[in-house]
Parts: sequence; C-alpha cells; structure tokens
Amino acid sequence: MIVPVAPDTQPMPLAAPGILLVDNSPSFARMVATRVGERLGLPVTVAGTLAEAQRHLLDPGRYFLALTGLVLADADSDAILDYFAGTGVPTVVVSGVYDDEVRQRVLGRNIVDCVLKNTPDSVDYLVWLARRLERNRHIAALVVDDSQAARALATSMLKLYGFDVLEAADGESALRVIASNPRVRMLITDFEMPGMNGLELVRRIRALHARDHLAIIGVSGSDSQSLVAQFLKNGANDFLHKPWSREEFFCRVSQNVDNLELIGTLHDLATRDFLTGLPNRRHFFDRGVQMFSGARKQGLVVAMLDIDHFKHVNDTYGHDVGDIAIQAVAGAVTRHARAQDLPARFGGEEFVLIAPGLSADEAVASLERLRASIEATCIPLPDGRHITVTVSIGVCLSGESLSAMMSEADRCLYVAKASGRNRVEVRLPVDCPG
Ligand SMILES: Nc1nc2c(ncn2[C@@H]2O[C@H](COP(=O)(O)OP(=O)(O)OP(=O)(O)O)[C@@H](O)[C@H]2O)c(=O)[nH]1
Repeated sequence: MIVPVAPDTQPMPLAAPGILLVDNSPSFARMVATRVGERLGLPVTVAGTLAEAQRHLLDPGRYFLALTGLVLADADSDAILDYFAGTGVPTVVVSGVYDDEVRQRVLGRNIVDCVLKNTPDSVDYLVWLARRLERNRHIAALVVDDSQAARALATSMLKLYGFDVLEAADGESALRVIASNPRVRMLITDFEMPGMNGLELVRRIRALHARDHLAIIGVSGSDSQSLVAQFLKNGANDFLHKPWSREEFFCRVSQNVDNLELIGTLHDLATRDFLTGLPNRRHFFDRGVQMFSGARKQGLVVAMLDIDHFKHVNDTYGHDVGDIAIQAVAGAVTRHARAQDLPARFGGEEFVLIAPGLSADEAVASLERLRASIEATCIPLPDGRHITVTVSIGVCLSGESLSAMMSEADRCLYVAKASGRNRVEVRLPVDCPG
C-alpha cells in the first residue's frame, strides 16, 4: 500500500506504524514502495528530500522503519546519516554504492544496515529486514552482563533493531526477569559473571525453557577454544566473540529469532487445522490425554458437535460456502471455550470440546448456550446473502478414559441426530454411576 504525500502537506495519521522511504529517484522509490508494501501489507510513505522526510517524522509513532538513499537534493550523505541516526526510528540505508568507506560511515552511526540498491535480491532483503524489524517490536530481549558498559552496548543495538530490551547484571536477576516476563524470547549472556557464570545460567534456563521457545546467545571475550562448544552443549543456540561487529551481531540475533518463528510456524502447521485455526485431531489427542490424567479430581466434560444436514449446505451453496459455515461454527466454539478448555476440529464438519471442572448442570447449560448461539448466528456470504446452520451435541460427563468418554459422547451425538437434530444429548456412560 503506498501513501503518496504532497511535499507541503502535514502528515496524516496512519492506523499502523509504517515505513518511510526516502529517495531522490521517484521511479525507484515507487517500485520499492509498491513491492515492499504489497508483500508486507504495511503502509509505505515516499519522500523525495530530507526536508520532506523530516516533516513526516514529526509524528514519532508513525514509522517503525526508515529506508533512505544517500543522494538527496537538499543534503549531503553525512547530513542524511546524522539526521536519521538521531531520529530514534530504526533506519536502513539503501545505497547505489556499498564499499568499505560507505560501510564504515553508515555502521559507525546508529543505522541498522546498508543495502546495495538495484541488485536482484535487494528488494527481497528489504522485505525480510522490514518484516524482521516489525516483528522485533513484539519481542522482549534480555541482556545479562555484569559490565554496565557491555550491557549498554548490546542494549542499544537491540533497541536499534526494535526489540523491547530488559537488562540483568547477574544470573539470579536474569532468572527472576525471565520468570516474570514471558515475552522474553531472546537472551544474550556473558560468560564470566560473579556468582553464577553464563554456562550455569544457560543450564538453569534450559531446565525450564526449550531451545525452540527461548533463544540464547553466549558472548565472551575469552580466547578459550572450548567455551563455544561448552555454551552450545549446555543449551545455548549460538555464540558471539567479544568484541562483536555490528553486522555479525545483527545477523546472529536475527537468524535466531527467525528460527524461533519458523519453529513456531511448523508447530502451528502440525497442530492446527488449516481451515479454522483450531487445534487439529492429532493435537487434540496429545493434549486431551494429558488433560484427562491431570483432571481426575475435578473431572472433565467431553462434547462432540456436528453441523446438521451439512451435506445439504454443500449441495445447495457449494463447497466454498460449506467452508465458510465450518469457519463460523469454529469461531463460535472458540469464543465459547474458556482458557482451560480444549476445543478442536475433529474432522469434516465435526468438532470436539473438553471442558474441565464443570458440574453436570453447568456443562449442560453451557453447551445449550453454545448450541443456541450457533443457531442464532447469521453467517454472511460473499454475495451478500446470509445462511444459518444448527449443530447437534453429544455430551459425556465422566468415564474411565478419554477414548471411553469420546465414544460415549459420539453415541449421544448419534441419539441427538436421530431425535431431530439441533439439540444437546447427555448420557452418563454405563460403567459410571454418575
Ligand atoms: N465444505 C466442506 N465440506 C466438507 C468438509 N469436510 C467434509 N465435508 C462434507 O460434509 C458433509 C458431511 O455430510 P454427512 O456426513 O452426510 O452429514 P450431514 O449432511 O451433515 O447430515 P447429518 O450429520 O446427519 O445432519 C459431506 O458432504 C462432506 O463432503 C470441508 O472441509 N469443507
């Protein structure tokens, strides 16, 4: 999405923070803005001069990233670099020249990176960089080092890359910060610290947080050959030698958070149903068995839901509308589920819900509310029409195992269908006195 702004207009408020692209070539700026904006779905504002860029940046929350060229009509390259380095907005230089001299001038200031213009990969790299910096804003990083100066350096770099940064001066404080901040997904720790050293800290963190949830990078100025291996063997994801270069620091930090996200995506693909986003059947059984064994005292309820006459919906309106109806019912089930419940798409037009800690009356009343809410939902179709669907629900209130409860819930579902549909049917299993 491109937001063109006439040179003398004041900035317009934007809904989400976007990207400011500053370049003296309108055709290049427009090409990059279109491709970056389309691929990221973020607003990109184009400015042709430094003065124009300064006007846009008057509103501090409007941009999370500035991309700037070094050739502008109203300023030389040092003035451009000095200005952007002082704005507090993470800035990437997009330059026609990137030799050692430019590199040193750029990376000697508070500038995230320098990208060579007009190479086949430059737009791909900019898209990756912009996406990375945007996502970093939602990640907390923790820097652990007893040296205040070393902490300040790593902190300023991580802030430049958009992270929300926390600091700790020793291992014990670091453990406390992690315990109280679930948003911490990246930790950078020094080796030599008083009390607990970096290796011991990594070991203690790994007892609670897996590598695919919290990335740890060890750092040290020591020449010891074995230290890197020791950090990795104790559970660190990566290692950086002090003094690190700005570029290496950024690459390693980014690669590690990229990996965390990739693993998160793979986990979602393996555990979530693609159409509805609900947990899939496999994840349901994994979690459901755990919930069953953990809930012996308080008990749990298993409910099976099936959309009524769904074949008729498909036959009448087509498969796409059938999918919309499945998504609408999934939405109702998701909204109905409490934090401690486990809803899932069991397959086709069938759903399952495990709800712990409910009395029989509460369970029946709650599922009756769900049934009624689905019946009352007008499901909008792309052509402006609406449809409604109903569901039948079979409920089991207790049983010897999860599979026994599911069989009983399924049997009740069959009875609900046979008794006219759009109803909740509850029976206690024969092997349970109630
Ligand atoms: N659109 C769509 N249809 C699906 C999906 N999965 C299964 N179906 C269809 O769901 C329908 C299920 O029909 P039936 O099992 O005969 O049951 P029903 O028509 O809902 O009838 P009752 O359950 O007896 O009320 C079939 O037509 C399947 O093709 C899906 O992901 N999307």
